[in-house]
Amino acid sequence: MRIDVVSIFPEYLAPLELSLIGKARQDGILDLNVHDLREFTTDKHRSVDDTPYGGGAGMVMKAEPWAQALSTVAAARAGDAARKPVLIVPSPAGERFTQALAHELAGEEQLVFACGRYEGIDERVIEWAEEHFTVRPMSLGDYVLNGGEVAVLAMTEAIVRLLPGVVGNPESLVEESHSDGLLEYPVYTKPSSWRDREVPPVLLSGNHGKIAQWRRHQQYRRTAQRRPDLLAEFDAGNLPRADRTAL
Ligand SMILES: N#Cc1c(-c2ccc3ccn(Cc4ccncc4)c3c2)n[nH]c1N
Repeated sequence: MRIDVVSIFPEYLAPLELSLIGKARQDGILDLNVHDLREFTTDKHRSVDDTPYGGGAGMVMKAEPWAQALSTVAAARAGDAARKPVLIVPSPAGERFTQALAHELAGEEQLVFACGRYEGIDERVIEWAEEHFTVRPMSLGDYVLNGGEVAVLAMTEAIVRLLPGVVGNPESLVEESHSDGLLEYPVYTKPSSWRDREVPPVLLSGNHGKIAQWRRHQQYRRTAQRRPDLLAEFDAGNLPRADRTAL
């Protein structure tokens, strides 16, 4: 997978050189390229923003530097030239980024992230970009950040960890939160007794059927307590009757 990120703060993306994402880059699984938007300005002040038409507080990111930057990235296309790369524009007004979207995007050959700042990017950039990209305004969540970089860090990690060869044991991707519509079950490790708190005995029983049943019940119980909204989508018919009545 090739990922290109355009930002006025390229150093914000430095954490993508670390840990599993950094190793994916070293292993050739991920080709990550970070571009400084100011490299695509032409004035001596390297201007990337200006005052908003119609008035209002703050500044808006100018269109031309973005068009120059995104045209450069589009020219460095990875994979099938017939398939437009996906341009993800982090925005508080975007579609909600979810685990399902992470899986969908992990199937793409190239992703481009446009990290806005200030009050956002001139809307004409989004319209223009449709010629070269499949444009996806996307939100990390229902709260306000100062720019797109934090969202890109989170989205990149969520997507890249799903690529084959990135996490050591692909099995670990199967039972984590949101992978099956429920939150994950609680986990424990040695010692079995810690500050007078014991590991649930079923986990020490060696009875894999009982352990699986207990874990499923814990997933459902946690989801009902912490994220009832997810249960609205989850097919309760997947849960054995015994677990439902025991909630
Ligand atoms: N993804 C995501 C986001 C953002 C976000 C993303 C990109 C930009 C660029 C500029 N800003 C600042 C701003 C702009 C307009 N309204 C309010 C704040 C951003 C915020 N905020 N909250 C999220 N979940």
